[in-house]
Amino acid sequence: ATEMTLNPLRMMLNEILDQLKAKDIASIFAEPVDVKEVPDYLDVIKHPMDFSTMKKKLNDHQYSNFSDFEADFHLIINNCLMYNAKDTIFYKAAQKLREQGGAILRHAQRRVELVG
Ligand SMILES: CCOC(=O)c1ccc2c(c1)NC(=O)[C@@H](C)N2
Repeated sequence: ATEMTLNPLRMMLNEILDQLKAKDIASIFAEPVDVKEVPDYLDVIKHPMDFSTMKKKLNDHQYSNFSDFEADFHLIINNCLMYNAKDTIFYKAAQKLREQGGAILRHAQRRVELVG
């Protein structure tokens, strides 16, 4: 498949992205927030991010290291915590994804270091 590449970092980041996406069971982080549904979203959130955009960046070789990849994951979380009120399903889902994703990224960081 085209997914298999000679670049071990890109292979690993693809695996990690799949693990993170699997935690988003409601798929609320899967695609860009629909501005037709949420008209003021871009007034509040200056740097939208979602998993499909991360996948595109990954395949376009836009992540040259682990921390750039990790920064976009935290952007997804922080945008959601900023835009949504604390008592919303969205806010709570972001807190949960931050915990679950944090564990995945901590384990991955060590593996990426091994790849060198
Ligand atoms: C069909 C209506 O969809 C939404 O209103 C909506 C859909 C997805 C969303 C979102 C809103 N807000 C967010 O902050 C991110 C996490 N995801």
